Amino acid sequence: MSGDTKTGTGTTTGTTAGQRPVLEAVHVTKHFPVRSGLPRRGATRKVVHAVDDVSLSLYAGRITALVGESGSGKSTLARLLAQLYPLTSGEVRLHGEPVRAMRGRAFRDHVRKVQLILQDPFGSFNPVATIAGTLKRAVALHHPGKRGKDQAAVIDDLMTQINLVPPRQFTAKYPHELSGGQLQRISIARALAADPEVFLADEPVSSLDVSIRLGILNLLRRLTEERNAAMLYVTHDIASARYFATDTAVMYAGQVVESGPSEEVTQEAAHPYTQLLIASAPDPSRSGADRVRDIGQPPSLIDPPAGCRFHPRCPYAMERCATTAPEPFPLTAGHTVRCWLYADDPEARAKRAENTEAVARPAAPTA
Ligand SMILES: Nc1ncnc2c1ncn2[C@@H]1O[C@H](COP(=O)(O)OP(=O)(O)OP(=O)(O)O)[C@@H](O)[C@H]1O
Repeated sequence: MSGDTKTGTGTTTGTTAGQRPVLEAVHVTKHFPVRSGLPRRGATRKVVHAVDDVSLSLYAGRITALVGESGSGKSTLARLLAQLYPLTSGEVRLHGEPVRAMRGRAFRDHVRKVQLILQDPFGSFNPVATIAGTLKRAVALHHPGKRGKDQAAVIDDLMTQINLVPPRQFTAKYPHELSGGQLQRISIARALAADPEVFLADEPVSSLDVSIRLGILNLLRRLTEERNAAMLYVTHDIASARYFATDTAVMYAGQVVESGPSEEVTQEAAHPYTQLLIASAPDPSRSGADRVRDIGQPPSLIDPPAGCRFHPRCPYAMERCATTAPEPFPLTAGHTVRCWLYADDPEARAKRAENTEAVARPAAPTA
């Protein structure tokens, strides 16, 4: 999540230096109109600020986790990257070229290269079609020259890649005859039929049994590496981001508040919101971050707070946090944070020391 292009918090990292992003969101904003009652003459139409001025880059062979609470705008950003919604402002770029088409050949080309994998595999299959029927449609769409035996060979190959063998044992079935994990593997196979350059995986394991999540994540990682594809991994679970993703971006109330190498973002979280997410994640090995207090709820995205959107919940908020949105502060190569604690002045330094002390303090022993 970095490189020559600005990221959500914007900077350059050594690991992607010189590498061009495959897919980028550049200052992307999406506001949804709020439909309530009859429009009144002269009234300004309200909007949901789902995504506000977010920049994010995805690189070949790298997995980028997009982490945040429910409603923070993660799925909307994934859908904007997939061109499923028109942008309010900003730009989506594929290999540096702006993508504008929402229909026609350019749109089909984008959809082929950028494949979305959704949370609920049951909802994304036609219940009255066999798996073979569903995969045939995908193969016919993306490999129109393949018919008969050649088409069947492509389907067998896709099933082998997702480790559902022997293929015919699964392809003859209907969606309801398969488990959630098997169906999620088949939705990955359907995405693979397009031979994509980017996977946008929106909570790909959160609807699945905990015992099978790791297998699906490992499959996604292997496919990303083998194909040198880029992947966006949308999740609530910051612990899985550390395990699974090279880079992590943390979203709060429609904005990216911290981004960088996953190891740093999760082990040396700088933003009080990231620290809060880590403190709320179940992890028996963690100690210090448990000291971060949660003092509220996410704000309304119809009327988001001025300044830093996290300030009403932040135990370290200063006066400026309520009035002025922080710019990105670079911490290390590729690790940046949008938080006034990282300004270079006495008040910010004192508050930062308070935060560092709270995070480092060992957790109270549990009875
Ligand atoms: N089509 C839409 N029309 C109006 N508002 C929408 C639409 N899609 C999303 N929103 C609103 O935009 C905000 C961000 O939603 P989004 O689904 O992107 O968040 P999220 O972080 O993915 O949440 P979750 O993890 O629960 O899926 C929410 O307030 C949501 O209600």
